[in-house]
Amino acid sequence: FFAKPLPEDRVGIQDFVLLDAHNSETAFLDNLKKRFTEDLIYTYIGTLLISVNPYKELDIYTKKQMDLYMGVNFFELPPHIYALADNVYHTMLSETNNNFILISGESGAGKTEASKKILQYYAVSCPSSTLMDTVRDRMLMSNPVLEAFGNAKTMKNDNSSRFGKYMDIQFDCQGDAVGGHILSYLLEKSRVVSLLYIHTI
Ligand SMILES: Nc1ncnc2c1ncn2[C@@H]1O[C@H](COP(=O)(O)OP(=O)(O)OP(=O)(O)O)[C@@H](O)[C@H]1O
Repeated sequence: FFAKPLPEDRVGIQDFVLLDAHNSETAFLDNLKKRFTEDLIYTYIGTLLISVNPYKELDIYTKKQMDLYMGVNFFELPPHIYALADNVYHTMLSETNNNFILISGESGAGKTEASKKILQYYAVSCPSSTLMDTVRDRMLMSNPVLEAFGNAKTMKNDNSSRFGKYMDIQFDCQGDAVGGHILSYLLEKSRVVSLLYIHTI
């Protein structure tokens, strides 16, 4: 007699809070691996989102997916960067308070791509006005220029940011975007690349 495997056996658990062996690193990694094998790159730890770089295009960033996550309770749908972006936006509006998303990870982990997905989500989901369109276009379209000057190919990432970016989007009380900033910071020496200077006699 073989019991029919539960879907969880195949796709893992979508929130680490629900993992039985919650203090086992092996169980943690095993769960991530199971999900990654099924192209499920996002997993929650409560309200924290873990993302594993798929290094391939996944069909999860479509307009249809964005519509699906708009205004939906955080835990109602499978983990997604859109759920996080949406939740932060609505928390900001309901609490009338500043909110932030901190993206952290090693080089090549997918931080820059994640920040772009968030901006794209806001560009589609936030109320639209001419001003909003201008803010959205400037935030999104300045990226290639910043990357042209500020990114370089490294051993770990073909398009590695050589500086950190602090982005803020300002919303009015209706939730319309009215402005934004992109500031560079964390220009650490370890992030600067230069050609090796070879001494010749
Ligand atoms: N969600 C994703 N879907 C598909 N490919 C991705 C995704 N995230 C990252 N990648 C791929 O991985 C590459 C590296 O990602 P990214 O530049 O975002 O890393 P990073 O964490 O910002 O690295 P660094 O700290 O070196 O700047 C991208 O150029 C892209 O090819």
